[in-house]
Amino acid sequence: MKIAIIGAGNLGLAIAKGILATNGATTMYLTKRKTGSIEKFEKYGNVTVTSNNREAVTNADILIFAVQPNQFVNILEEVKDLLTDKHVLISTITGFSIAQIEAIVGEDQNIIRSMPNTAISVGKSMTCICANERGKKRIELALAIFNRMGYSMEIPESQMQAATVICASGIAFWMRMIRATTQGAIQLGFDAKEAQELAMHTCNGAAALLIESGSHPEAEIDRVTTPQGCTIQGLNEMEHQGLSSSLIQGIVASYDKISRIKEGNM
Ligand SMILES: NC(=O)C1=CN([C@@H]2O[C@H](COP(=O)(O)OP(=O)(O)OC[C@H]3O[C@@H](n4cnc5c(N)ncnc54)[C@H](OP(=O)(O)O)[C@@H]3O)[C@@H](O)[C@H]2O)C=CC1
Ligand SMILES: O=C(O)[C@@H]1CCC=N1
Repeated sequence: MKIAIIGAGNLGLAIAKGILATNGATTMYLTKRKTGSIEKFEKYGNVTVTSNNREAVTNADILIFAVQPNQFVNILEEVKDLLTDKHVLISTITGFSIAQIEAIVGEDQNIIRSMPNTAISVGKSMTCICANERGKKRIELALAIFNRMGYSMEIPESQMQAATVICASGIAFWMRMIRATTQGAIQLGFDAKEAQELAMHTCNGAAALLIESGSHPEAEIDRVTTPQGCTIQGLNEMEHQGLSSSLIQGIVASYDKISRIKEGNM
């Protein structure tokens, strides 16, 4: 596959690393205006780093756009005359609808919206995807690309905003929980490095238990909570302090913020 990543910033580079680690591209173009920080990627023989978006679009089939929302319109205007049926446009731009993309490049383009997260760089992204009418015949291709770098799911476009919060912002939410657990472990006597190892591997194990067993979180909690034991004591105290409630409220606040950004009412 010939892939161009237009906007090789935080997310674009995470995607590039994930694709390179799985040998997912025959050639790859990485673009940004100031290329100095990413020139090292040319050490991979099949990668070209450039600030020329038109060159990247001409030489690639799969175009992954990972720029900030306010940069996206100008870039689509800059390259739209180069687009052909070979191109699949994959937008990761938060809050930018398929209809808005079609309004610039036309409905006759293969357009896919995708919401990965930065764990894509280590092959562990939860990525949600939807497509326009024309792009639906390419959705299997997009799912295959993102399945190489984690787990992907096709969803209706109406759920993309919620998926942004749960999957993309979710990385930050889970990081903070791992960090808080680490701080607790330090207070209980572990040094900082050991404490983080305990926290992150326990988190990894909890997720793997659910993924591999298919069980419900409360069923797994029941297996850990000895009657009158320390786990239920700690868990109930966390709930008295509002653990579940604060997480749910944070998720809804994040969702509402995207709505305000979309309305231009920051
Ligand atoms: N970060 C995340 O975890 C996630 C982000 N997203 C979405 O992905 C998008 C990118 O986010 P993020 O990676 O954090 O943002 P960054 O600001 O890190 O990356 C954007 C990149 O675009 C480049 N850029 C700007 N203008 C152009 C241009 N004209 N041509 C080519 N490249 C350009 C910038 O480099 P330069 O200034 O040198 O041109 C920069 O490296 C956003 O829309 C965000 O909502 C979605 C899911 C997760
Ligand atoms: O924080 C943000 O707005 C972007 C979208 C999801 C992740 N980063």
